[in-house]
This record gives sequence, structure tokens and C-alpha cells, in this order.
Amino acid sequence: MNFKDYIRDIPDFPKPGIIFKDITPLLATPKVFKEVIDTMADKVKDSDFDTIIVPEARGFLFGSALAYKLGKKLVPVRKPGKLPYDIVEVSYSLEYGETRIQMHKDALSKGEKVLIVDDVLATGGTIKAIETLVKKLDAEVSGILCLIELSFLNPREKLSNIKVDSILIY
Ligand SMILES: O=P(O)(O)OC[C@H]1O[C@H](OP(=O)(O)OP(=O)(O)O)[C@H](O)[C@@H]1O
Ligand SMILES: Nc1ncnc2[nH]cnc12
Repeated sequence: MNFKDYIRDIPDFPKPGIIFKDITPLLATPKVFKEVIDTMADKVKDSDFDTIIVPEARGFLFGSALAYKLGKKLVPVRKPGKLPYDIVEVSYSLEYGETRIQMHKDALSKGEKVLIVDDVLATGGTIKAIETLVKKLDAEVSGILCLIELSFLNPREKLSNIKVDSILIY
């Protein structure tokens, strides 16, 4: 099964010059979505982590399925104004804009080992920002797992000290 057949390129979305990787065909094909989650689970089967941490919104789709499959704790990282309790926050830039993300201040314990899961690794800004949030709570990023890596944007340059696994590299 070629997962890339279920990812649609949308040119010039949301800005001219960006080729958007649309994962909705993959999500709409249960056999493929299941195999993607199974493949992601297999990639991290020997990794040492307690918790999966996921950015809103598309990260939730893959990270929650994976947390269910692996029986791991799940922590959401959200866009501003969504979390009800006390937060830690960081600002960062995306391939197509500037934003902030937030996490509950009691979401992680000191020394907790965390796997960051997302759909797309583009500039690496989102995952770098999550790393900053994890460090603010004295926890530790033990790895990064993404479905899609846009290697031409060189995200690994930002994440050089962390193990990165991607299922599909463009
Ligand atoms: O590596 P980066 O350059 O940081 O880009 C990757 C991030 O961009 C997308 O999220 P987006 O913020 O567009 O939000 P969404 O999931 O709500 O669509 C994607 O789901 C990743 O989280
Ligand atoms: N090119 C892209 N396609 C889909 N999601 C993205 N997130 C950041 N860049 C992206």
C-alpha cells in the first residue's frame, strides 16, 4: 500500500507558493488510516516514553489513535484561549504565518518522557515550540514522530538533538 497515493497536493493553499499536503483522502479510507497508525506504532515500539503530546488540530487525529493503540498518556497542545486551566505558552512561526500554542501547566511531571506526534513536519517550528513547552515543565522530549516530513524545508536543522521518525518523506 502506498500511503502517498492518499495524500493530495493542493497548490497555493493557504498562500501562493505553498503546496498543502491534504490528508483527508487518507482519513477517509479506513484500511489506509489503520495501516498508517499501525506503521507509526511499529516505528516507536522500542522507544522509551510515557506520554504522547500532540498539537491542535491535525496532530490530535494521529496522536490520539496512537495513544489508544499503545496505551499511553495523551497531552493536547492547543491554540490560544482553548485550555480552561493555568497554562504555559510559546510563540512561533509557521510556513504560512505566526502563532502561539499553549499547554496546561500541570500536563507533565518533572522528568516525564514525551513523544511528540504530528501529521506534517514542515519548518519544524511547531515541534520546536512544543519542545520549549515540555522543557518549561522540566520534562524531556524522547522523540518525534510525524506522518509527513517536508525535507526541503530542512526541519531537522531546528531539531538536531532529538530523534525524528517520519513515515513519508517529500
Ligand atoms: O513544521 P511547521 O512549519 O511548524 O508546520 C507543521 C504544522 O502545521 C500544521 O498545523 P497548523 O498550525 O496549520 O494547524 P492545524 O493542524 O489546525 O491545521 C501541521 O498540522 C503541523 O502541526
Ligand atoms: N505544506 C503543508 N501542508 C500541510 N500542512 C502543513 N503544515 C505546514 N506546512 C504544511
